[in-house]
Amino acid sequence: MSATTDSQELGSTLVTGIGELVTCDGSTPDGLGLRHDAAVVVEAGLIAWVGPAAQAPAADRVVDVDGRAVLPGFVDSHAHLVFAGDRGDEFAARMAGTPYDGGGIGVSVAATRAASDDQLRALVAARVAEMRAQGTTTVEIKSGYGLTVADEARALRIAREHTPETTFLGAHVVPPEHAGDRAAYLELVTGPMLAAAAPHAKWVDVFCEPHSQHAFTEDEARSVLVAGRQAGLGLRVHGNQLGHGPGVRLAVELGAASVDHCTFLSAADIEALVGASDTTVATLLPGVEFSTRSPYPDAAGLLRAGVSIALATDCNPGTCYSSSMPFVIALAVREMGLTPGEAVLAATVGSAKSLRRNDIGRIEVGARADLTMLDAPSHVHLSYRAGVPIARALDL
Ligand SMILES: N=CN[C@@H](CCC(=O)O)C(=O)O
Ligand SMILES: [Zn+2]
Repeated sequence: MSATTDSQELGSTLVTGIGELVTCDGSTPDGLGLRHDAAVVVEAGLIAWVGPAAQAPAADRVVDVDGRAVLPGFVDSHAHLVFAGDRGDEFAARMAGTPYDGGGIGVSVAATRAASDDQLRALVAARVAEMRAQGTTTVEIKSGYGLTVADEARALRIAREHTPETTFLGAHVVPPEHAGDRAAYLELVTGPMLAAAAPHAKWVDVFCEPHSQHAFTEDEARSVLVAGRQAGLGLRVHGNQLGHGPGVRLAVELGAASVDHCTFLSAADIEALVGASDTTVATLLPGVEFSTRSPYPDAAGLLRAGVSIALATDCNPGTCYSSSMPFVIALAVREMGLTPGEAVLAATVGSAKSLRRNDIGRIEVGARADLTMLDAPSHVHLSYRAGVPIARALDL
């Protein structure tokens, strides 16, 4: 979703006048690698130089950001953007006390199947643009509202137009036409649907949730993940969202790159995540707790224990129709105990780790030139000025 094509024709660009450069390069004990009065040179879509503005080399073009803060573009590592229809009524009912159980996913599946390719393509493009306008430069996009061979492949083809981080989520829920025969649906998902999806996907994901009759049990989820791995896909898991359950355990057992939600964690889950911190990231989605009125997980406690964490939006029509990483960062600070700096790290380098990427989420020589600028002097303002649109991706 980066806009670097034009810049590659422009030669080098010097971004200077940076009041606070948040490199997230690990060069300071807090990991933030803050630099003041800094400059960055960008060339051919990559970061070519980072240092004090006074020592910056000459470049073909100069962009002076006038004392603003510059960060790595946000990495939104969990989003369901390929859908049609609206579930505002479901949200309103939830705020009046109706609990979330995943049943509304079927409403989005019906609307998505009914949409034309052009309609779906336009909806996804608008959501990606909305993200970029709020500072996100990499997004992971899942299928999961098609749930037929053709509709899942279509969703992934459209997602691929925006990102290499595409995820096959045929095991989102059992669709209505298979309600009486879960085994047949699982055969479809792990057979022909996976075969049609795999050429367009980097990842496979599953909604492993014993507290929803629509989602998948531990054994069912394992069969989906193992089949995905055999097809060459990396593993991601929706786990521990609606209550305690096997999602985290399964993700760690199979070496998944990420287990997402982690709203309800036992001591054993945390221990497993600590042991797997090089491999499996706990991706926290506080917009979901906000939109489902659920308890927030203790992100600060997870960090202290030694768990690798990430933050993402989970932008979707059911549990969080927000595309805003700044909103997520503000929630993580206010409700989950992270410092403003820890939240920025989780939304950049932490999310990049959950996608097994080291070329994004940090500002250092050789990384992608994905920069986000704040209309503010410091990253603290992302949570301090919650709800104010201060972040935007830089078009260099
Ligand atoms: N939990 C499963 N999937 C989505 C919600 C999908 C929906 O309700 O449409 C999530 O991550 O929360
Ligand atoms: Zn999700």
